[in-house]
Amino acid sequence: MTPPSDHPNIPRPRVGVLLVNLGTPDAAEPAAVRRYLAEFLSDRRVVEIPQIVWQPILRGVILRTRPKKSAHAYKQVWSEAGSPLAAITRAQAQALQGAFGPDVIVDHAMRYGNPAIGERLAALKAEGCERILLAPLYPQYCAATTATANDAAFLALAGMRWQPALRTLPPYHDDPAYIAALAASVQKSLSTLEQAPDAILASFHGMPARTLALGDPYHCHCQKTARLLSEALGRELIVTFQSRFGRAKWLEPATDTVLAGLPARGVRRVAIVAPGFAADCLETLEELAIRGRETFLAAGGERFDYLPCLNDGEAGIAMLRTILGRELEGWIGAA
Ligand SMILES: C=CC1=C(C)c2cc3[nH]c(cc4nc(cc5[nH]c(cc1n2)c(C)c5CCC(=O)O)C(CCC(=O)O)=C4C)c(C)c3C=C
Ligand SMILES: [Fe+2]
Ligand SMILES: [Fe+2]
Repeated sequence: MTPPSDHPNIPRPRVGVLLVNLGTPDAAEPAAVRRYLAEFLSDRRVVEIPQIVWQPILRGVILRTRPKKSAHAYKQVWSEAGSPLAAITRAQAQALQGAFGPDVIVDHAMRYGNPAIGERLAALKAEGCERILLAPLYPQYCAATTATANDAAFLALAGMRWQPALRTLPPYHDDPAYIAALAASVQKSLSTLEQAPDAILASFHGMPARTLALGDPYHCHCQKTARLLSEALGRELIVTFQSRFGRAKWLEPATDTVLAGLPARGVRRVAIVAPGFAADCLETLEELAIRGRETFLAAGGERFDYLPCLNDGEAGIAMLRTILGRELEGWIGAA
């Protein structure tokens, strides 16, 4: 008997890919930033303090002060296309659509804010995607990023009568295609500099230190990425953790502390790369490229270069095509 999907009148089920990143405010204004932070910082995967203790601090202190400060930071990196994270993730989805061709529908979503994961999963299903690869674009697994993106997707599926089949992208922190793309991108950026840097920092987003003891592999994944990238580049990298939040102890060493201390150790020229970010965003363009530069120069450094993320560049898109294509095995022909 002919399978139903081969019947000329029944359209063939399609395959969807949903790229997911963290999310960003809709505007660089305090009200929009407040909405975004309220959703983000209420996620129990992100702030692991009992809600009865945390919500009064969040509502009573943080959401009264931080939105204004953060909106000012966002304004410095905002472009006509909007937030860099939103614009680049959109461009990545478009470029990947071109790389995959018509066999696959590529879309994108954000864990917080817009476009929401549930909304885009429903849209893919409505377009006939009965099989969807959910791809949280975090190379290093962390419960606060990868797991919460997966949670949101499965929660959306919980409300569907006819669910699509869902695969999730595993972490790719040590994938040879990822390391090769990073190395190529770093080499390319370094080749444009007049002089080689004395030191290169690999700055990853920080996490509370206790998550390491609780069994989150994030710290180990960051260290492995840095070791493999260092081997591929044939030079040493200084691993640091950025974006400290709150009073608890976070993973160390802190990027800003290291940048401030390097000139005294004889490092006059520094380059910094952020291998854990699939796309440039507030944390790289403002915290590293603007404030990190100020910190290093104020401490006596002479030259600071920020090396961009893989973004929608050729190396990054080819890498995503390879690792996502592998996960689609059996769903599309000749992945
Ligand atoms: C408890 C607080 C936070 C944890 C834990 C955390 C983990 C974490 N975040 C990223 C990636 C990104 N974070 C971004 C922004 C951002 N992060 C926090 C706090 C925590 N992050 C805040 C409050 C903000 C918002 C900006 C601010 O007010 O400072 C972003 C950029 C978003 C953008 O709009 O550009 C990314 C990306 C990772 C990978 C991670 C854990 C590994
Ligand atoms: Fe963050
Ligand atoms: Fe930050």
